[in-house]
Amino acid sequence: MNDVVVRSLGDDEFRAANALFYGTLHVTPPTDEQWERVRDVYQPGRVLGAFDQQLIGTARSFDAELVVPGGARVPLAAVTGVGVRADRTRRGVLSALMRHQLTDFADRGMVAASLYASEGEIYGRFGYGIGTRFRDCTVHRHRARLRPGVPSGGEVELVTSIDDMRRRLPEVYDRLPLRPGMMTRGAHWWPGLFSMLHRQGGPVSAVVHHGPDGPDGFAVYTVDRDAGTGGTMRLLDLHYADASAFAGLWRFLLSVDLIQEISARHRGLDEPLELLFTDPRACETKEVLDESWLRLVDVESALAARPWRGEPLVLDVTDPVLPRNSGRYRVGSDGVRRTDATPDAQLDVDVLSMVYTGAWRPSALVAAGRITVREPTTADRVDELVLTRSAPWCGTFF
Ligand SMILES: CC(=O)SCCNC(=O)CCNC(=O)[C@H](O)C(C)(C)COP(=O)(O)OP(=O)(O)OC[C@H]1O[C@@H](n2cnc3c(N)ncnc32)[C@H](O)[C@@H]1OP(=O)(O)O
Repeated sequence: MNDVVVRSLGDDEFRAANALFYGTLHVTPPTDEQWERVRDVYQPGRVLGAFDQQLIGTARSFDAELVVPGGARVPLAAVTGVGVRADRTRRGVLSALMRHQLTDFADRGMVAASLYASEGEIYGRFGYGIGTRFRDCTVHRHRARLRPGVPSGGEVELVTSIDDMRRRLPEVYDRLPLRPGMMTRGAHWWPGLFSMLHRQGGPVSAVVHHGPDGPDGFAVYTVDRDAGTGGTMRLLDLHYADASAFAGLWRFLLSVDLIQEISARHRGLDEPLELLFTDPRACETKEVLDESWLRLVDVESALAARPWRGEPLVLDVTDPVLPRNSGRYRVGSDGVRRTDATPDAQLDVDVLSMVYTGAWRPSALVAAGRITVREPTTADRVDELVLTRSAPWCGTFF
């Protein structure tokens, strides 16, 4: 693609990039009023445009931190707003944007990048692998009786104005202990949520949960009313510090009148929702899907940021887009370093991301032909190496 130029856009070009992106999603772009609410999601210096005679493609990112297994936080570039005009697709425009963006991330010292993919075939070629997965479930409210022994939780406080949510929810989120796979939410993320809440067209409610040490969880929901059978509560966001806040929030949600079922989307795979109920089938899993796609931008720093278990192994990593990552890494409980030793396992950088978070067992990736091992027994050793306590979950859509 010799005739396409990729460059960083100025603030006065953000709206055109936004309109182009919405067009690629077949969505009406924001009105002037809506744009005022959402413009701050565009972080200056992080918006790319691809041009031939005019703007034909865009991709943006914003800065955050990713929590990795073990609890450390690493610099994360959260990628979104990716689109190429329908009359310019399949000519390498996205590829040019991705190469430019990843090189920029590496130059700026980002350790990882992540995104939510519109389709599953797009991003693997650029080194992104499925880093977290979610499930969508429906809770049948009248069957969902809490078991004796479920924590009683604390007090809940209803917040019904979006302006109040704007003040309260970021404060609560910042207090929560984040689990592996989660990310921080900064000034370039929250406006996207509140803009979406404004666009709901009906009432939006939030509840803040108060535990012994203050606010320790929140939930945001809307209700689709159906006068005949009772409405459907749509849970848009729910985060909590501990089991008591989790149970307290669900105790409240189940107590709301005129609701038949609660649709809880994008929840972590090992969140023990059905275990709260006398009838575990009161919680019905509808779908399990890829959530965030992770890209290790600085492989050595990423590997060093999380703990590993057991005997060291040598991983031979291939990264065609950021070749400085390609090479062999000795990884074990005693640390991480580059090496020339014979590799125990060979894998591409997208597969390394899938293993890194604990979202996938390496032996499953060996079985699928995505990891090549020196000996059959190595697969079990790689499983032991990456073992994590919980399934990673992002829980922050962008
Ligand atoms: C993080 C986010 O923002 S997710 C939102 C992504 N945006 C959208 O889904 C909006 C609609 N789609 C689009 O705008 C475009 O089709 C894009 C951005 C997905 C792809 O842009 P393009 O410029 O067509 O991609 P490009 O030509 O660089 O393709 C690179 C390779 O990926 C493949 N590819 C690109 N898009 C797709 C797709 N949707 N499905 C399957 N393969 C794809 C191409 O065939 C090509 O393969 P090749 O290297 O083997 O020839």
